[in-house]
Amino acid sequence: MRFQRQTISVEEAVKILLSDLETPREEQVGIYEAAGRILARDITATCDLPPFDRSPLDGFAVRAEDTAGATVDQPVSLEVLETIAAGDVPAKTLTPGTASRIMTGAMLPQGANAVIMFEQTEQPGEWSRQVRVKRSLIAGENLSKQGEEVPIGSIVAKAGERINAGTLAVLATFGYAQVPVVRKPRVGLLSTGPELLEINEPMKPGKIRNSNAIMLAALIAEAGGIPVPLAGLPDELPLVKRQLEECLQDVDLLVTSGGVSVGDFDVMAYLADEPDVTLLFNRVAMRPGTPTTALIYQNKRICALSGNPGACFLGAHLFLLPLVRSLSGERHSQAKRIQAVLGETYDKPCPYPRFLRGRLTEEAGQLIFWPDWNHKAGNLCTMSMSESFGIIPPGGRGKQAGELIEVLPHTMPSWSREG
Ligand SMILES: Nc1nc2c(c(=O)[nH]1)N[C@H]1C(S)=C(S)[C@@H](COP(=O)(O)OP(=O)(O)OC[C@H]3O[C@@H](n4cnc5c(N)ncnc54)[C@H](O)[C@@H]3O)O[C@H]1N2
Ligand code: MOO
Ligand SMILES: [Mg+2]
Repeated sequence: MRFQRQTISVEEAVKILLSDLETPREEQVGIYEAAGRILARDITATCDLPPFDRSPLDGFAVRAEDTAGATVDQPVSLEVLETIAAGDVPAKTLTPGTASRIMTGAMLPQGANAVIMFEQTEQPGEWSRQVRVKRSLIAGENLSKQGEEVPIGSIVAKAGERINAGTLAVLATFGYAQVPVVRKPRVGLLSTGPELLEINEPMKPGKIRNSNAIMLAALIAEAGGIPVPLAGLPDELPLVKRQLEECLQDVDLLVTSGGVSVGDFDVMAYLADEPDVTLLFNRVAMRPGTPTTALIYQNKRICALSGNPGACFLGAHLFLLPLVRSLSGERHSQAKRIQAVLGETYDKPCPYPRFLRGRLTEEAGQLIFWPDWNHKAGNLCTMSMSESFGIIPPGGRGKQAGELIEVLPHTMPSWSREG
């Protein structure tokens, strides 16, 4: 199977990888630790919102019928019963001819059915018990009614949503000091290849430093997983299997980089031939990263990405991150493709869709995709500038500048901010 591989599309590969996943487990965290986590359950309103009829203005709570005929020239005089601050419970019930001074957010007194703002009234003196209303009101004017925003029992946030600042405000409003979230998946991280040096090691002939591991760890954490760095794999298959068995016990999913092609030491490719390993796929119609592989071993998924840094980066976005997001309980795990105009011609033919790293700009309402100057699979320095993948369709002669292409944004575009 190492040499005879069946090629499947990116879409098919993602579907296979994400099918029949275990239901994510739930845990409770304090609300101050909940930002960015995924809600494990629907959240319901534990009270009406607003919880009581209240004033949206600083002014006077009145009975609308008492203000009939009031104008600037002929104001209606009402007796002021009390002052109600936000947080107070009103002591007096309005009777005909009376009003209460009321502040924004304060509970409406019994008998009131409208509020008039200070600017539309006058008081003969600062401490006067009289107010002159200069406009007539209709019943219900300027009131926030109990439950008008959300009645008790309504669903206010859904399972599978990522908790953002707005969600936290909702949770706080309804008293959720503890929040039910999905347990973060632990993602084991393994690099293959005896050429790899640690980041702090000096360069040696024939060797390179491991750049994929830290890049993958950052992406895993961003997608809501816990990266668990593991020791590199040995060369011999029985030893590899024994090490994997140990590693897999402690993680929900394993990602490896390198060793998926047809080289003599491409150990992940050999693994696919083992009888107790289920091969999900080992050749995807895409460039870079054609030999990207996925396996199931010991009931756990192994996402075996290509070692080439660019292919590893792309494979992580296309396969690993949707998997991590799904295991994190996120409902929408895949990035959405959008359309943009290609900024400069790319005319290299390719039998498979080619994913170019690059950026989107916006000019006069039109999105334009600009490929990075260097996006070969083995090149890594322009990865830091990549915010989107522009997809050049297979066959033909690539695409000319000005033609529409599909784009897969993966990072907040820098043009969306100014200053
Ligand atoms: N005869 C063929 N050879 C190759 C084919 C092919 O179809 N036939 N495919 C090529 C393609 S396409 C790719 S992509 C690579 C895939 O290689 P592997 O996934 O097996 O990865 P390695 O061989 O381990 O390494 C490839 C490359 O990347 C460097 N590397 C590996 N790990 C890291 C790391 N953690 N950090 C930074 N760089 C890393 C490694 O040194 C190699 O240069 O196979 C082609 N060959
Ligand atoms: O599939 Mo490979 O195109 O060199 O990354
Ligand atoms: Mg290889």
